Amino acid sequence: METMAKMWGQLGSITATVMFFYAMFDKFFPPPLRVYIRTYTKKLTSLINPYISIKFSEFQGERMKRSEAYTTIQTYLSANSSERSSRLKAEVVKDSQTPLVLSMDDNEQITDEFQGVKLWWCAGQLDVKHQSFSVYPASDVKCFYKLTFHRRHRDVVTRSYIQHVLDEGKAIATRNRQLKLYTNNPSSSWYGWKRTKWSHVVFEHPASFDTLALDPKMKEDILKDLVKFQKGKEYYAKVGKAWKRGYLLYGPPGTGKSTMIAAMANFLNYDIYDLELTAVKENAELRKLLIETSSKSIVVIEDIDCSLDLTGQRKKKKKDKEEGSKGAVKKALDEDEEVKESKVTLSGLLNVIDGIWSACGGERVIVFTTNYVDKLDPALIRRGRMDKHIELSYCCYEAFKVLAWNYLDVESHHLYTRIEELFQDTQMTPADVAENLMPKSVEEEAETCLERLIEALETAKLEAKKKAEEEAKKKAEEEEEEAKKKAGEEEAKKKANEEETKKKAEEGVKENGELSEKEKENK
Ligand SMILES: Nc1ncnc2c1ncn2[C@@H]1O[C@H](COP(=O)(O)OP(=O)(O)OP(=O)(O)O)[C@@H](O)[C@H]1O
Ligand SMILES: [Mg+2]
Repeated sequence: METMAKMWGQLGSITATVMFFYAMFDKFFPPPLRVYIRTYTKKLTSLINPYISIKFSEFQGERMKRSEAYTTIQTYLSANSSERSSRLKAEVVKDSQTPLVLSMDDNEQITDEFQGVKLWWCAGQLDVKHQSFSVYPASDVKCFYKLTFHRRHRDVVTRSYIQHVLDEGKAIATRNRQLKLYTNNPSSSWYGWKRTKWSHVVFEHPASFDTLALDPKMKEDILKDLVKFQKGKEYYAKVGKAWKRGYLLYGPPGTGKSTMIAAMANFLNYDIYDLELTAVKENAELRKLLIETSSKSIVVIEDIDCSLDLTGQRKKKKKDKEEGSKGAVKKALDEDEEVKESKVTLSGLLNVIDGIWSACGGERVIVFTTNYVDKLDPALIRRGRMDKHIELSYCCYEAFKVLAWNYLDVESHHLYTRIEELFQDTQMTPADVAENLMPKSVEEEAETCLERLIEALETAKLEAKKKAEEEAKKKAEEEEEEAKKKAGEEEAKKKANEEETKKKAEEGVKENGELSEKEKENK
């Protein structure tokens, strides 16, 4: 079959030569006759050649833009050809996990199969001579891929196969790409030569759901939710909902909110857009920033309570400023000035979220984090905006076991029983547990680290007990004070009442005396 395809390929080249020959004859034949000859030549060759070819060129359009289809096909063929092809070429591909990507060499051919249909891909090059000057520099060599198949499979190829190649190619590119962490630039640097709203670095956080210390049930629930979202394109389309999902992560500092965002990005293979709201001057800027985020991304707003004037945090800053030293005052003043400049409002943020949710392409996750969930405006975190609320709290025994495995490679130990007991009534954040478990030198044994943790847990337990006792004592004192105050008030009230009654009684006696005097006079 391959030989046949080659044969027909050669026949195609002969046909091209014949066509060229006829073109030369353009000079000798009058136009009506030329059209007639060309039409019948094409019909004749297609009668003989049962194979159809489709060419995908590397560059397209007047500006010679690199064709997206060509790049996607290249990715698809790279994944499928490196094992099957004997002649390969290596290329450095930007933003790919593997710096060297192997693809089929020029004039090399590979066979592909789809729904029982056999197809041939061939890579080729064309030398192009530029006769005119262009402002868009273009290479003299134009690469292309040629797809050949039997004409009886035309429908399968044009309706399904090409789409399959493009989808697969995109999926492979997504799997292989390097994740990026974006941060928003202040609007003063949006214009001019650089013109970027977001700056990025390669995202290489090692966090994963395996290393995240969480209650196993909770972890499973979150993973299921993420998978459902990622595979939910059809579902979201069916229910008429934009393909977006909002998560609210809340809990005390050091409980793994930021770590979970990194784990989410690695799990979903999404880029992260870390949105610093205090650097955004107004709602319109916020909208522009969010519109520029790509799909397959997580937009993160950390410490949402401190980013907006929702909770009085700004007032706190002002207070700090008043209390601080001279240098600190200047810094706080500057900061305050910046915050004052930001006119992003809650309603603006809500509008942008809802607008962006429904207006631009899907597959976006938005994550808010906060230490104080109670302080947030219910409008901001209602379901539909923040679909899933995840509480990250103090470390439990199950979470400790994950951390011990991560940090010490220990699955079980005789000290675990004591640690389990301590975790039942002691609160310690995973960050503190991790810090205690981390060996302080290369020689330090796992047992020493576990003992350090036990000591820290016991201290924390004692401190918590002491604190609880102090609070109870304080509360009792306050209650006693209150009771005394109440008793004093009641005593004073009672006294006042008694005096009132006495006064009234005296006035009554006096009135009676006056009355009897008058009666006497009348008589
Ligand atoms: N659940 C966890 N699993 C694994 N490591 C954790 C977890 N929680 C905290 N850590 C460790 O503690 C460090 C601090 O955690 P992280 O920054 O995620 O906390 P956070 O909740 O975002 O805190 P903050 O509210 O102050 O931003 C991390 O570098 C990580 O190593
Ligand atoms: Mg954090």
